[in-house]
Amino acid sequence: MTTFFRRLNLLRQRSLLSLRLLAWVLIFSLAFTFISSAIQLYSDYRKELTQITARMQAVESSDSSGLARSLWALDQKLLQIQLEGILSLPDIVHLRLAIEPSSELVIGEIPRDVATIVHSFELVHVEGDEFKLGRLTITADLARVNQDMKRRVGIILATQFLQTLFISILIIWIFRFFVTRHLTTMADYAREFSIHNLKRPLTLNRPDTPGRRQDELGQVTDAINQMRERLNQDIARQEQDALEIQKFSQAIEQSPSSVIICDRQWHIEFVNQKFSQLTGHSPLSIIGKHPGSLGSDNSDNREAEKLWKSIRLQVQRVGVWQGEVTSARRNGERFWEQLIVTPIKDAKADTTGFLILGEDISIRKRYERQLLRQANYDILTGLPNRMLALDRLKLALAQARRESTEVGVMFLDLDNFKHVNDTLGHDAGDTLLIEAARRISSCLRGSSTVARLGGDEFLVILPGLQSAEVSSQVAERILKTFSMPYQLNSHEVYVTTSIGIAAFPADSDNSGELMQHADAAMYQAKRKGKSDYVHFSPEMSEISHERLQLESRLRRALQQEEFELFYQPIVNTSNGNLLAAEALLRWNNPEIGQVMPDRFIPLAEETGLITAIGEWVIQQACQNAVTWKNQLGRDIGISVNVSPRQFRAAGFVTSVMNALSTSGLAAEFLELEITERLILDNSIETAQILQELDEHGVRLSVDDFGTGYSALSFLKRFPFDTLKIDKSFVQDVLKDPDDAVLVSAIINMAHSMGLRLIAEGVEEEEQVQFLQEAGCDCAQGYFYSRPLPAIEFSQWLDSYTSH
Ligand SMILES: Nc1nc2c(ncn2[C@@H]2O[C@@H]3COP(=O)(O)O[C@H]4[C@@H](O)[C@H](n5cnc6c(=O)[nH]c(N)nc65)O[C@@H]4COP(=O)(O)O[C@H]3[C@H]2O)c(=O)[nH]1
Repeated sequence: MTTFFRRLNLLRQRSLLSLRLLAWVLIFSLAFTFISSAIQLYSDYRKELTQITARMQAVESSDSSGLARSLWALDQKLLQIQLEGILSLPDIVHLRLAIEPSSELVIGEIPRDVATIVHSFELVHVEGDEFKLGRLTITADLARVNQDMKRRVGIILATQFLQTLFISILIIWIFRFFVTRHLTTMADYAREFSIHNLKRPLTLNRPDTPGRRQDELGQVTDAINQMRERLNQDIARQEQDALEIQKFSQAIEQSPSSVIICDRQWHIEFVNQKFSQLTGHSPLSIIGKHPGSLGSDNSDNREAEKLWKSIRLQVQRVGVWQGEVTSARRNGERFWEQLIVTPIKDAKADTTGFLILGEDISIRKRYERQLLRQANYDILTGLPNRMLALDRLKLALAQARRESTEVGVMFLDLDNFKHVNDTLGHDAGDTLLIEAARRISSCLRGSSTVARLGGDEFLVILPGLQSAEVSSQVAERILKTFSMPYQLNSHEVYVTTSIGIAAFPADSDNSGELMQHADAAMYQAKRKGKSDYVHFSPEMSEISHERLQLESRLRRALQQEEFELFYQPIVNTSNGNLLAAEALLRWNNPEIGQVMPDRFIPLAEETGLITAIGEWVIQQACQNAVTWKNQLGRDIGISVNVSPRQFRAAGFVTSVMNALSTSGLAAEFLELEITERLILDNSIETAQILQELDEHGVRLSVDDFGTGYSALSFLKRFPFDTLKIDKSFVQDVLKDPDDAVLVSAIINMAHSMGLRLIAEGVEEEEQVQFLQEAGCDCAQGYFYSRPLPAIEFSQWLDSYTSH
């Protein structure tokens, strides 16, 4: 029962429209029926009344003359009959005959509470004259008419009600079948409609015909489905937009640049992670603040205000502001930042906010400052470099011209710097340069400038001098400070300097020329025997010019194939058998003739040309070794000198390996001669290169042993195969007993370390005998052969091996 009522209630709720409709249809139908029935009934009623009235008028016209005659004749009986005849007419219930002069005859009864119609007329007898005999009043009652009317009303009401009810139910059923049930479906669909079931379209439970598609329900269904489609599209677009927004927001969040987004009033709305990392400000603590107020204390508030005012103006006018500013972190630390400020515009190009992108450029700024410093100052000594020195010299000259004073320009070069650098290593070389710079500076007064021009060259500018004498005094003071020993790597080393002096205006009024002159004078000082100073004189230009010429010729020498290798044999001391040959470089210049290595190798080292030249030497030597192998029918080793700069140049090991593979010479027949000085720098880099060469099977020898500071035990750390005793010891072994003892000791110790020994500069047979007795393995020197060009060496090989 409960279920039934629930269902009924549901039905009532769901059929609310139908019920209301039914009620309204009923009300309207009934009202209409009633009104139309009432009109009809009223019209019938009027018709009935008219009929009654007509009947009474018919009585008047048909019976009035008969009644008048009966009255004239005083025929009461007939009168009675006539009246009863009238009374028998339908609806006539009462007759009243008033007879002249005062009698009355009444027939019938007037019913109470019933509506009546009364009709009366005169009874006149005409016989010549008119005699008025009486008046008949006829009363008809409306009871029958009313009764009839009531019955008809009942019938009409009943039939109309039933008819209306039936039609209403029919209409409602039709309405429900064709409309409301579909509306219910739509309502259910709309109720269940959500973004999760947007895929299901609305379908009505009716045949899908073109006609139906165009009716109102079809149009509403279509509209709902279109709406669903649009929603689907909007949601898809929204999802896409959301994805993109997410992507953009992630990109901003993870951007390597700091990002600030401000509203139109420049109040911070958003900052990304990078900003927080960079400044230490948490997003919450700065939202709503002005970007210019972050981290600026009272002192720089005004500055920040000024800056942000100009940023605002420029962004308004130009649309972007870009610049480098110093910003402050939360802890007050300042840093350099590159800012780009742009407005954020909406689709209508109205500014909705501002975007501030920042990048920490502190490192770049530091680097720029460093570059600026490097551009003007020497990093090692902190002294002005060549560029700044030249500027200062020009200023000093300008000042001297104005004040008619003199300027002294001094060129200084450390006499044995290269040797110290090679023997004690770069670190010691650097310490020496720093100390030398300090010593030179200590000899000068405030207005003077000391600059490092590069390497071990220094320039001193003495402005505002009254006489050239002052330059000499300063030079003497400098030489004196250089007479003190330097403490380098626990070695006490004496390093002197050579000074060249040029003066303005006596020697030149041009800064470049003055420097050249001072340079030339310095070379002269070196020639004089070092640790001295020399004033420039015009003939010195020549010498300096020559050096420059030599350098420019050397630069072209390799390309013009002016180099040639000479070879000197290395033989077994005990049996005189040929073991190897040492390649010695010669430079045959068409203008200046043959140049010996001692003259051009240092220059090639200085200029860096040694790398390319040395590479050529190794290639050439390897190729010749292969030629001799073919000539002799057995392998012959080849020794090649390697200078320190060449050895340390990038790719040296590769170039050696290339020379071997190109020529086809086995690595064990190539021996690289490295000066003892090179390994004394004790650098990891040198050790690594030696190790690599050894791993490739290349033999390594220490050249000129005894000229450096190394102890034999020091060599243990390196993979050397051979030790070459310098010719200065060998040449004196017969004359100087100390040298003889030293050479014997070197031989013994080297043997105990597993090293092979070669004595250089052997010129006499006695020396050979000494070396044989001392147990020296090999010897090399004029005694066997002078260094020979390749062809002659080949001939020498033939003659030497045949006897
Ligand atoms: N007094 C005397 N001298 C003798 C005797 N036997 C050989 N010599 C000379 O002693 C030098 C030996 O070469 P070094 O000590 O490696 O000394 C070489 C070497 O350090 C360097 N050098 C030569 N060729 C090259 C090269 O291709 N590369 C490099 N980096 N340096 C080279 O130039 C230096 C001088 O070479 P050179 O003038 O050819 O001089 C050679 C040679 O001619 C002798 O019995 N008595």
